[in-house]
Amino acid sequence: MKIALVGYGKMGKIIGEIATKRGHEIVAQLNETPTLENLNNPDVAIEFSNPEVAFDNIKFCLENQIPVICGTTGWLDQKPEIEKMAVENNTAFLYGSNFSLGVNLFFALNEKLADLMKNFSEYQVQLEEIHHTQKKDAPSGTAITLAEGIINNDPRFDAWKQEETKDSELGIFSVREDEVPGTHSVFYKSEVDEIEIKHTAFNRNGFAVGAVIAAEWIQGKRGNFSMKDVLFDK
Ligand SMILES: NC(=O)C1=CN([C@@H]2O[C@H](COP(=O)(O)OP(=O)(O)OC[C@H]3O[C@@H](n4cnc5c(N)ncnc54)[C@H](OP(=O)(O)O)[C@@H]3O)[C@@H](O)[C@H]2O)C=CC1
Ligand SMILES: O=C(O)C1=N[C@H](C(=O)O)C[C@H](O)C1
Repeated sequence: MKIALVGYGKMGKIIGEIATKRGHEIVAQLNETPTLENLNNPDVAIEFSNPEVAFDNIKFCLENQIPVICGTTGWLDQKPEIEKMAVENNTAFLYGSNFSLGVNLFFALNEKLADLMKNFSEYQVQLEEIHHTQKKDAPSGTAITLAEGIINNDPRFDAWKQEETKDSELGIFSVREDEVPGTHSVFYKSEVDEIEIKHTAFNRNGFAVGAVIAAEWIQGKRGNFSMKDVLFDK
């Protein structure tokens, strides 16, 4: 498979190494706006750039019928527009706030726990995410997915908010520390005890492997997808 890496920073470089080891050809390594010339006719584009440029990069690829795997976080208010473009252009789009297998299992666990806890109002729920100091967006995309998993399963909540919260809002606390690749926790705290579920990434390899597996999976597909489709819909 011919892969264009749109965004060749910390993630793009690791994805390139893993894709090459799995027998794929890297035809572009871009830290600039994609064009037909610099994309070099790929089968798929893997987009890990930054929140300011992701929308335009994805739009260009989809308009040229290049399927896109996107891991860039912090631009999601524009996702419905992108999903419409994927359908209109008869191509494929897959967004994952986190591509690691461990976090996708953690998402499923979080949803089941939220469903279990919904009738126990003595427990206050909070989320925390810890990332490296170079991260541009807060809260993390993964924390937003976790919050959505709770909101969809516990009728006490209708929105998430950073830090201070009102009753029906779920609080997300963001911490920035040195070189932390990504740590996410969900806390249920009562007067007498606390339940905590936590995922800790030791490095970025899990994210990168998941993105390459998603790129392999999306070949020949049309429409909009998520990692749930890749990992759990056999
Ligand atoms: N979904 C997931 O599993 C994961 C998602 N992420 C997300 O992926 C994104 C990238 O993370 P990371 O690799 O750590 O960030 P980096 O800052 O290391 O890399 C981003 C790269 O994008 C480049 N860039 C700048 N402008 C453009 C443009 N117009 N088109 C293409 N590339 C451009 C930057 O180049 P330059 O430095 O020259 O500006 C930089 O090399 C973030 O949003 C992060 O949150 C990260 C890890 C996992
Ligand atoms: O910026 C990062 O590094 C990461 N971003 C993603 C996010 O915002 O959730 C995924 C991972 O936690 C690393």
